[in-house]
Amino acid sequence: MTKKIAVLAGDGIGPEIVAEAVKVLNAFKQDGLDIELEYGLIGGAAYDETGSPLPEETLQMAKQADAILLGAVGGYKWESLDISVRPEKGLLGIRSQLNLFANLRPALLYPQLADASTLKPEVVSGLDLMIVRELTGGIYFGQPRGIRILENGEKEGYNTLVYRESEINRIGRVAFDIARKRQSRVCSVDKANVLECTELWRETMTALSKDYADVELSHMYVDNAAMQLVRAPKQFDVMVTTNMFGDILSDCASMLTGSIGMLPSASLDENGKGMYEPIHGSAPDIAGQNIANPLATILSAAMMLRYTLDQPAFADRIESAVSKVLDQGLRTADIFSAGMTRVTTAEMGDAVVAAL
Ligand SMILES: NC(=O)C1=CN([C@@H]2O[C@H](COP(=O)(O)OP(=O)(O)OC[C@H]3O[C@@H](n4cnc5c(N)ncnc54)[C@H](O)[C@@H]3O)[C@@H](O)[C@H]2O)C=CC1
Ligand SMILES: CC(C)CC(=O)C(=O)O
Ligand SMILES: [Mg+2]
Repeated sequence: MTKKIAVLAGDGIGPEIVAEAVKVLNAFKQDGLDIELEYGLIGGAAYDETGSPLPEETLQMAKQADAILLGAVGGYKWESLDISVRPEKGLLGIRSQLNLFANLRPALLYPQLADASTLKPEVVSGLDLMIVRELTGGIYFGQPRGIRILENGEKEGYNTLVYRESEINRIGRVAFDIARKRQSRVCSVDKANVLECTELWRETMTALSKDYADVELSHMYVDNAAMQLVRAPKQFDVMVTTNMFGDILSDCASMLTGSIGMLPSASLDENGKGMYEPIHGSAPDIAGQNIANPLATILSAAMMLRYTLDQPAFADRIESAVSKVLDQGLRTADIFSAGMTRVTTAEMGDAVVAAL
């Protein structure tokens, strides 16, 4: 049966990088991949057109689709808008409305990019870690929130960090289940020394680990985890953490692999339906220049084929093609080094299609 994919390109470099992932998906149609792409608006592009960063039409399209491919949202143009209608709210909205609570962010070093990593080759070679980030709770969603005027006339900004045991358990299970298919090690990252909410996170992960006696559980405070990621990242197999900590740690981990333009992600609900997007944002500083790295988005399409569309052979072909173009020495600006061939966003996409 034809699988419907909602394509939400968004803002900034979003349309440029999504176009390359779409080229790759369309190339598989001749080999029997039965997909139909539908296009919708999200983020600033949607706000400009409809007054909402997540129009009802887009939400319905996403709900009815089998999977969603997203570029990125946001940009300078919308920075002065009220926060309630900013492009980023469209992204948080779709994640929350579709219950996409499990964000998988693999950080994998392609050996061809060892010289692009910020770390020494011996520290980073063979790096393959999985960050499991809780995506629909935590401080990005907690109530109450806002900016209020105190009695003395001073303004006070406030947000709330909230997690229920059930939310911690369900993301914990995702992490433990993934670890079983890897090296059976989970590091839960929190700030349980000062935040009660993450004290509950730690207690709940520890209790859950009784169901996973074959998986080793360790705990680490987030400040140490950030340091350990850049000191000795290969000590980690699976890291599981809250929405905000996972957001920050995954950007940090991306540079170990050479560039934030290399890291894909899957955001899954309880039934495996998912939205697939690069971990980076809309990169307004390089938008419209045809220089952004499309590989994170192309690799997100591979994750979609593997996790939601149950087409692992096509996913393997994308991942091998990415490796092949790197073997050929093709590099976008962010991963360029001496002796390599510099290519544009579109040239990189074309090269991946040719290598499929
Ligand atoms: N998932 C999403 O849609 C996200 C949206 N954002 C939004 O994106 C906008 C820009 O945010 P920033 O903090 O600048 O983060 P960013 O991730 O967009 O960019 C950070 C830096 O990385 C570079 N970069 C990002 N992706 C790249 C790629 N594919 N190829 C080459 N270089 C790349 C950018 O040029 C920039 O120098 C903001 O409006 C922010 O809210 C930020 C993160 C995620
Ligand atoms: C709107 C932000 C929470 C997006 C982001 O930075 C991310 O999901 O990585
Ligand atoms: Mg982020």
